[in-house]
Amino acid sequence: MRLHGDVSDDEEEGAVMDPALLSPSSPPAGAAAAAASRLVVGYALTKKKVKSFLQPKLLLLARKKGISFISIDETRPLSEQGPFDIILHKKTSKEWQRFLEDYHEVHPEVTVLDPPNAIEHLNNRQSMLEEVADLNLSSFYEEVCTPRQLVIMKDPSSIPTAVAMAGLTLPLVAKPLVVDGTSKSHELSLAYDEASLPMLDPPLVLQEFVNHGGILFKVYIIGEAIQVVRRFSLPDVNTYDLLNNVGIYRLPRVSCAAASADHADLDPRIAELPPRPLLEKLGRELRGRLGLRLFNIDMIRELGANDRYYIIDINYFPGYGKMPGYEHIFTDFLQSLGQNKYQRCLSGG
Ligand SMILES: Nc1ncnc2c1ncn2[C@@H]1O[C@H](COP(=O)(O)OP(=O)(O)OP(=O)(O)O)[C@@H](O)[C@H]1O
Ligand SMILES: O=P(O)(O)O[C@H]1[C@H](O)[C@@H](O)[C@H](OP(=O)(O)O)[C@@H](OP(=O)(O)O)[C@H]1O
Ligand SMILES: [Mg+2]
Ligand SMILES: [Mg+2]
Repeated sequence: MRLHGDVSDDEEEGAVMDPALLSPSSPPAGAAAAAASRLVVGYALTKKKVKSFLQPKLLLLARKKGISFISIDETRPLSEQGPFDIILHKKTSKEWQRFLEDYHEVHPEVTVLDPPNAIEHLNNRQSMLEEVADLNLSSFYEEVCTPRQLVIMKDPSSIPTAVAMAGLTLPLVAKPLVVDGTSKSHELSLAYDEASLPMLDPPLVLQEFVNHGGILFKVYIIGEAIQVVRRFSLPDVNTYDLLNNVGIYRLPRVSCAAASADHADLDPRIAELPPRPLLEKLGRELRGRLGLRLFNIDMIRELGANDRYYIIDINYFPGYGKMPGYEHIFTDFLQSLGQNKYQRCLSGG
């Protein structure tokens, strides 16, 4: 929590915002306490992310709560900017990581959301699910696991043998190994038969397809807050499909925000959300193990095995702009970080 004077908000090029929301504001009369509790959040995000995340409704609420967002200029030393209470970022370059880590060593009082080395874990589809595989969340009631998967680094001609040796069952979802925020890293395909596997383009992860009634649960985590939505997903694959389809099918961006299934008329057994206690335990465990506070989890429930959940994807700083009520949850979260810091300061910790 900063005790310096007013800091103006800033706008990133290309973002669609009401300039009134970004101009310097003077605190309303009698709001001395609020002025003292201003929170300065520096952000280093792609233009696309700025547009989807820093929406006017978020900026308006943030301003009311004394939170300012300032765009970080990555070409200038961080210590010459701000000063910041919190740095929010989603950039994958090694230079940025080093830049931020060096700054944080000198300014440990600044909260970095989140540590670059922890985020790195989610930039690879093998390491992202490792922590889940180690979790022991299965109980008498539910089971939480990950689909069986195999990493192929190179040599597409070796894929059929590797798949057979690993005992993976077709169809397989082929996903680029590295997730770096580019649209290429979201180019997935479905492989129906062994003979077509050499047509795939490593490095990739081959994941067993799990039938789940065509509905996916997107579980958003913001600190301790959890929000879950339903999205349409890939349809189930039956034996007929398997026998009659050959080749590799490029998948469109399934389960994107436009595929919301929250208001769809669904079979209640498929639509039923994962139990809240399970999501809370999962969120808590993953937050701790991954060392992250901002991420989402893609979960599916196996068709015919009502209580077996598969985690198929985890995303760092996902599209929160499409999460209902994100502006309240996110600003509350930022304020709670500020308050914790303020209390630590008061107690000399
Ligand atoms: N193993 C699987 N079994 C069944 N469906 C799957 C599986 N893996 C992925 N899918 C489907 O494909 C979609 C995209 O897969 P995934 O979430 O791994 O890709 P992504 O590009 O990382 O997505 P995001 O936009 O969430 O980052 C999922 O939302 C789900 O609908
Ligand atoms: O909003 P949903 O449908 O959940 O999909 C998100 C993806 O899961 C994220 O991976 C996207 O962020 P990146 O493009 O930075 O990876 C994210 O991009 P965005 O935040 O720019 O909208 C979304 O595409
Ligand atoms: Mg996903
Ligand atoms: Mg993903």
